[in-house]
Amino acid sequence: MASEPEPVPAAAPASSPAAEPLLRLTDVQAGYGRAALVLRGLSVTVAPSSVVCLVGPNGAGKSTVLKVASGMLKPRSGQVVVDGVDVTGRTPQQLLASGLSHVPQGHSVFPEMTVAENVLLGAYSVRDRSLVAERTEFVTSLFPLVGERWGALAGALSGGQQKQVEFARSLMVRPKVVLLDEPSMGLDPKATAIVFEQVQRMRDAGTAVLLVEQNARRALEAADVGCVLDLGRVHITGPAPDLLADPRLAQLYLGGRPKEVP
Ligand SMILES: Nc1ncnc2c1ncn2[C@@H]1O[C@H](COP(=O)(O)OP(=O)(O)OP(=O)(O)O)[C@@H](O)[C@H]1O
Repeated sequence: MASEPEPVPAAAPASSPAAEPLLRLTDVQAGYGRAALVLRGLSVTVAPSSVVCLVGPNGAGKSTVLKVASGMLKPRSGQVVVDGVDVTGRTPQQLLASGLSHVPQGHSVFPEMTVAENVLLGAYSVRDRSLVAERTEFVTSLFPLVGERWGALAGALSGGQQKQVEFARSLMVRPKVVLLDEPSMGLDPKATAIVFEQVQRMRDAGTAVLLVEQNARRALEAADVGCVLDLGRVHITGPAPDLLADPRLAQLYLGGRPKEVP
């Protein structure tokens, strides 16, 4: 991968070829403390109604991209633009208000609280009760299981079900883009399949998704656009099916042979 001179230009998803991106990171440099830079001129865009997936080797900086996008880590240089507004350097709370919702790696539900309490935490900043009711109806129709288990303790749910609660919580503020860090982590194949189905449902319901995954093949199967990170930059990007069929990627990141293209 490192022998490629320049990244392949990004392609917009087929569903919205000319759409202006909802999220744009341009030439971002970022790192932790005095350590060497992790992101070295990274650029990525997320178009409306699309799932964009970042894949790459361990330590490539995938989670760091989400931390910069959500305001948890301030970039040393470069730009973060949400729906045409430059939000570089804003706090996580300000970025949430700008339309970016972050579902971090691991489990973030409060097990001793009910599903309802967990989901409604996502709307703590929304004062309008009718808006909260409207969003509750929306997320429970999108994720029926969340509605069915509304009064149950979140800790009684399986890992995959808890992930749905986290997705529902992230949608309560009606974000423009949801940032998902390793949503399939620790889940069995059946739960993983359901989680990726839910990711596509979010997209189909109007929320764009920027997804980071170790499970590169499975994530690319659910994504519209794939980006391969290497050495702190997006090294290759294009329609996810093309990446799945790319023999270089199959060899290096997807564990074997490329997917056969019909
Ligand atoms: N809080 C932190 N402080 C210092 N270094 C960090 C911190 N978080 C991540 N790093 C370092 O930054 C680099 C990129 O980490 P990051 O988590 O973004 O990679 P990743 O591609 O998501 O990897 P993985 O797939 O293993 O989660 C790694 O070398 C990691 O050790």
